[in-house]
Amino acid sequence: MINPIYIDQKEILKHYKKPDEHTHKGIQGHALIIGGSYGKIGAVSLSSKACLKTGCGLVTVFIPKCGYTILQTAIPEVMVLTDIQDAIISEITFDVEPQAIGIGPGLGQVVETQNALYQFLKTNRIPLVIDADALNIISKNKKLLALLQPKTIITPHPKELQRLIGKWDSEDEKMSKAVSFSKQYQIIIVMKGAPTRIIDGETVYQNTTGNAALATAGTGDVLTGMISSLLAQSYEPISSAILGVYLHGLTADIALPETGYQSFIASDVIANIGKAFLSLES
Ligand SMILES: NC(=O)C1=CN([C@@H]2O[C@H](COP(=O)(O)OP(=O)(O)OC[C@H]3O[C@@H](n4cnc5c(N)ncnc54)[C@H](O)[C@@H]3O)[C@@H](O)[C@H]2O)[C@@H](O)CC1
Ligand SMILES: Nc1ncnc2c1ncn2[C@@H]1O[C@H](COP(=O)(O)OP(=O)(O)O)[C@@H](O)[C@H]1O
Ligand SMILES: [Mg+2]
Repeated sequence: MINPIYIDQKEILKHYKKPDEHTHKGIQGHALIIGGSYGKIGAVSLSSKACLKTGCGLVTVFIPKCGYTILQTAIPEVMVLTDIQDAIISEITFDVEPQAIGIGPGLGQVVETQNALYQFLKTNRIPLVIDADALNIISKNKKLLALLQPKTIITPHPKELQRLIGKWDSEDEKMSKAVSFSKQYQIIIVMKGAPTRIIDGETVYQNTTGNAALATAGTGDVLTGMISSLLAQSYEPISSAILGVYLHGLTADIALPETGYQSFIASDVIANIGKAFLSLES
């Protein structure tokens, strides 16, 4: 197996940029989170709130109409654009100019949404994080992989990874398949798990934060929002992935003494992002 670079505080400080005291929301980055379907608007709520709490100046979501009131009530700081359809996303159009897009949480995989993703990927040139059902749609339509721009970040959990690259018989085989896949499509793979590894061609990073408290619904959706936020703030794609994964894990390490493993939920990741950032300054 390729020797990984460990993502610890020392490595993180090579990537982390302190905020400029003269910054304002107009230059602090605008991220767009695209996702949601009937019954899974919560995934976009979590993702977009995490995105804001990771320092992005502006966050817009693009969701089916049924999520409009939910989103505006749950997170008044987030702006909302809606699809023409009520329960699913069928056509992705937006009149904002984000610096980064996160797509997939709660998206669903119906044919109309598959087509919408295809049309979107054909023309999109904005730095992109792809997660969850957007990855599952790509797995069902592998020709979509050719549409991805270099340095696109994908964030599969093990099952999503298997759908993309096929089964493996050992950790070594999984790694070599992931490295080949990353090289073939020039994409960054955030291989979520315990531990999470990040593959950028031949370079492998291994996270050192996080614990089993993260094994709960929505923590991956939160990670997508965090990485999209950093990407929108002009971090390089690889730095966005590294810093996002590290801070995400750190929130669980910080919260554990209070929540224990059992009562930690995805909202606790979001609630502890501030403390995770502060620990980089100490
Ligand atoms: N509140 C919400 O609205 C939520 C919406 N979600 C959305 O629901 C959709 C489906 O996502 P799911 O990930 O639940 O469904 P998937 O079918 O993609 O993945 C679930 C399968 O993957 C396996 N799996 C997951 N993590 C694994 C690991 N670490 N090791 C081995 N196997 C693992 C599970 O055992 C299960 O078989 C996505 O769009 C997702 O964003 C979920 O994120 C949950 C929360
Ligand atoms: N046992 C564990 N130890 C450390 N991290 C974990 C563990 N289980 C899950 N995680 C992390 O939690 C997140 C789960 O993401 P995902 O499966 O996509 O959740 P969801 O789709 O419900 O949002 C990933 O970042 C993963 O690395
Ligand atoms: Mg997920």
